[in-house]
Amino acid sequence: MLASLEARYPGLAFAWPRPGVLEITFRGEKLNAMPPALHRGLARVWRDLEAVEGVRAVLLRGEGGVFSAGGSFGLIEEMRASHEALMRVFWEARDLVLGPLNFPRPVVAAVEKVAVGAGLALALAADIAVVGKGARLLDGHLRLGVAAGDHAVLLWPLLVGMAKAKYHLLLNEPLTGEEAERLGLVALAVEEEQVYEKALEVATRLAKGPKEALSLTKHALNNWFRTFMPHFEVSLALEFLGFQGKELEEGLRALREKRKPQF
Ligand SMILES: C/C=C/C(=O)SCCNC(=O)CCNC(=O)[C@H](O)C(C)(C)COP(=O)(O)OP(=O)(O)OC[C@H]1O[C@@H](n2cnc3c(N)ncnc32)[C@H](O)[C@@H]1OP(=O)(O)O
Repeated sequence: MLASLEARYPGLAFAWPRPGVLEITFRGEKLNAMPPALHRGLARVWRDLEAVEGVRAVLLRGEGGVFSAGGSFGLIEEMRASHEALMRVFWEARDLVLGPLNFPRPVVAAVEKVAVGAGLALALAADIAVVGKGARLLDGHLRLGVAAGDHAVLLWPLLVGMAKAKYHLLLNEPLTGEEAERLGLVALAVEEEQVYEKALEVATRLAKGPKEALSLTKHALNNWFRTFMPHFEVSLALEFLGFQGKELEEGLRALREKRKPQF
């Protein structure tokens, strides 16, 4: 079963590090940025996981301890090239957040170093994120010249309050893992070299918990997010308008040239 999932989803590897804990390791480009096939896989895999026997918790990690710098430059170029691609990635971006949120078993993310853009969306959509104290967490969209949409407008105000959400999103201000824990954006920040062990410990505890009661508790807690779902989809649409806009051209060029954008 896992081998067929690996064949179906390039860039994803599956393992059972403990009974009941399904580990998904994803491998992308530099800083684990997500090329189109990986972005699609991380959005779609959740439906197939429901058919895998014995999953009691999912542990999600990026290869090499880097979680992810978000959508790859190639993915963004693809979105710029046609409305068809833009719409396809729009639905993927929605499922990248809703997949882990709606998955019936608890999901734990292990973020050692970097979570930006869609990478941060994925980490925050997990039920429990364990991050390195020095990890760099950044929404990142405004630097690119598009609106901070996807997960951020749904999750940040609920997790850290509107004032801090506006400060970090409007100024595109990064957070360390330690700051993110203090603000309540993530559950746990530990030393970088302890992130995986801690995340595995949390996932193992969850896998030993009462399966049905945990699932119902997750469902009930996520009703909070579901209340805000219309905002999420509208914000995602506003973000995606920018992927074919003028400001993105400068944002993308500046990123590639490693300089500050001049908007
Ligand atoms: C639907 C999708 C939505 C989205 O996810 S939109 C958001 C897309 N992601 C971004 O905008 C993030 C872009 N990257 C960054 O802002 C920075 O990077 C970081 C803050 C993540 C890290 O900064 P630093 O430590 O200074 O590293 P570095 O020199 O900028 O990057 C190291 C290497 O990684 C490559 N890289 C970084 N991000 C991406 C990416 N998103 N796609 C492809 N490659 C990427 C660079 O080019 C470079 O490569 P080389 O070593 O060859 O110079």
